[in-house]
Amino acid sequence: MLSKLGRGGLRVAEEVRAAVSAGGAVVALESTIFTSGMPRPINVDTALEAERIVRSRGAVPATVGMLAGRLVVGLSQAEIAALGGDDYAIKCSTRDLPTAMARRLNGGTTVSATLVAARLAGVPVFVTGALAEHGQDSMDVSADLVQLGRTPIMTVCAGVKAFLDVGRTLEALETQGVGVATLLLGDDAKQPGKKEEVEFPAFYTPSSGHKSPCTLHSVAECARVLAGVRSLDGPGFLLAVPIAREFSEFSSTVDAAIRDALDEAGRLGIRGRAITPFLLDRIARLTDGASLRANVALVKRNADVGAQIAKAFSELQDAAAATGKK
Ligand SMILES: O=c1[nH]cc([C@@H]2O[C@H](COP(=O)(O)O)[C@@H](O)[C@H]2O)c(=O)[nH]1
Repeated sequence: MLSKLGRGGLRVAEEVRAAVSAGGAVVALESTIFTSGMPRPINVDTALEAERIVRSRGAVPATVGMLAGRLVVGLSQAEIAALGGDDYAIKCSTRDLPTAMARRLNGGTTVSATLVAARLAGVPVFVTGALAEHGQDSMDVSADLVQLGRTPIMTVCAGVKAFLDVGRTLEALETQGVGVATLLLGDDAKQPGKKEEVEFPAFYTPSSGHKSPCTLHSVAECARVLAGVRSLDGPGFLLAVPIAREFSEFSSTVDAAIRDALDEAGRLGIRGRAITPFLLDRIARLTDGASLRANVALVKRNADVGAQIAKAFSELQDAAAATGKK
């Protein structure tokens, strides 16, 4: 696998390489979220904190990014800090990988580009904030959705950003063969009748008006699903972890800010790769920073859940190997 990118194209940190080959718990993390999704210095603080949370669960973090044209799986803390402070770092989606390599650029990798890298390095779990989506009346279908269909990895996120069309996004994922589920943990899992009624979350809010195709109720169940994803070696799986209940007041008031930000983007003609960073920034201003606090909290929560799944998956593989030897 690794040789596909040639000697110079990919760098996998030694710790990550060793954990992957030992079947240990490893979690990939993206970098666009801290190169263009959050202001400084909270961007780097959040990235480093997510890594710390992954480690606290006994898993190895593998933050992915583009450094001088090399796709790195397992940036060092100093490299995360440098990339998060780099004014010239590009937003690197799958399509940008070859040109960024040829031009030896630095970049934050999006969900789609991080999935490409995680697959090359053999990492089975990937954590992000929220997924990009499908446009309402345009062909603006994020590469995130297509790459999920090509990569047998479990992506843990807080659902789909509520900026565009959640329903079309779910349809596009179905077309790509991507399994989609919402994970209910703790008090949420215990609610009577919840099983049938669970909505797919939409980033800042636990509900989107669209029913979740499936509901999972424990980390162990997620690990068993991941085992199926890996053995089929086909499309990936999207696991949504709803934003924590402590943000429910914010969740119920954020819609107006999203609408205003979208209107402003429309008036200013902002499109393509610039739109997500623009909207995140505008919504944070319109909510006096509440959306940023929510974003930071959900990234940390996703890192925590993703690390637990990676750990449970690794233990499942060990148990299967031990049974196979008997
Ligand atoms: O809350 C966030 N969601 C998503 C992103 C990033 O935006 C990318 C999608 O960009 P676009 O909408 O241009 O496809 C995602 O892959 C992810 O890296 C982000 O920074 N912050």
